[in-house]
Amino acid sequence: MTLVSEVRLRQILDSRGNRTVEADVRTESGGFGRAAAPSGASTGEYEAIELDPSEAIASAREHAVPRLEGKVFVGDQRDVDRTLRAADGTDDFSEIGANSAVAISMAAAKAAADVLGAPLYQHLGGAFRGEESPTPLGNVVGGGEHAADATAIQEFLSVPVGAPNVQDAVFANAAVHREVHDLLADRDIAAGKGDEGAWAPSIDDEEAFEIVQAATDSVADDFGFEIRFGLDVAAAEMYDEDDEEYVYRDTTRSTDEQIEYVAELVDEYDLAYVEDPLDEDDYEGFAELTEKVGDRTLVCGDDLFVTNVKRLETGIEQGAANSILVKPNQIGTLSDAVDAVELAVENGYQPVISHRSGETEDTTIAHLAVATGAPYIKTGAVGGERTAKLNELIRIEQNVSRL
Ligand SMILES: C=C(OP(=O)(O)O)C(=O)O
Ligand SMILES: [Mg+2]
Repeated sequence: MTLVSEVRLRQILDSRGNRTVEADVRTESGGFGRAAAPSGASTGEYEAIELDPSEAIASAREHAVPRLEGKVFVGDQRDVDRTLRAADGTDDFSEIGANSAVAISMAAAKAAADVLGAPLYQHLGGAFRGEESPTPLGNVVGGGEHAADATAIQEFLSVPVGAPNVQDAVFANAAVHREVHDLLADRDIAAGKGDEGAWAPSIDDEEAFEIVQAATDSVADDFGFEIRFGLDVAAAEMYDEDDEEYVYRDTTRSTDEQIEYVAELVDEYDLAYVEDPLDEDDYEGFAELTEKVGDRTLVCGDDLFVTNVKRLETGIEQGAANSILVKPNQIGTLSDAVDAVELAVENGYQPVISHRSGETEDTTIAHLAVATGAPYIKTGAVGGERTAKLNELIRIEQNVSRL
């Protein structure tokens, strides 16, 4: 094993044009890893804290870097991450910033993989990982916090459940994205793109359902395998706490009505996946919906769980959801993210590894998904910062199958 010899931090741009933290980690034996923090727009209230990048960098340089350089073995990821937590000294990384923490954590993992001469997924997951690729969930239409004047539901996601391999799945999602554009054009609906590259037309959710259904059906016919679709409702963003109702474009729904509405959508559109259908504090509502439809769709907690094992434990006790979204920057380190995946799997919850709406070219989550054997990854359908991860999955698949 080799010690961390140097940690360098800098500000770079993310896909929204905002500044974010990038970390370089070098080892005494000459290993090198580089990683950058992503950033959310529809962030959960209970996420680890992202600081202004310049503050995060200054604080990490003062508190974390001296504890790592010359002191921690780079291949001991748990020790790297424990050291980051100890240097921070808070529960939510509010001292050094989850953006500094996650960039260093991921860069250290890459440096360790470099030292080993192994791909990152193998360093993180072990010699026997790589046979299974995750199914990509591709965002094709969206609004909410990711685009102004578009759908109320944040994400309509293509789910190529029948794809024989990850390459066909990735190509199918891109084809659905293209088909959605053509169907919008047929209706004379102009559409720009939201933060994740999904089309962001000024239409109501009902019309979006029609279009996405038609697009997935048509591409499924062309590709010859089943493509379903799913949603990230991001309901915490539409929940009005004072009036205790969910606010859509032209209507509002009480919690009971919201549960009924989402359950009806699951059956009407045979949805494969529903993320954050209820507010981030509503474990009970999640449990009720899971009871109703959890046998036929994934009910996934993103803002509900925020990749936090304590919140996931509460969910497991109450039967809330049957799936968890895993975003390393929501919790701050790779070790914490892997803990969340393992607890989920032990309890029959399906982990979905995920990007953020603000991304970089970093591909760590593609490797994390393969390393943990996660059945799904959510990382967009098009756009350079999204295809960076999707293309990496294609390369990993080819590497493993020696095509
Ligand atoms: C990826 C998402 O968006 P953000 O990064 O804005 O939280 C999400 O809500 O799942
Ligand atoms: Mg979400």
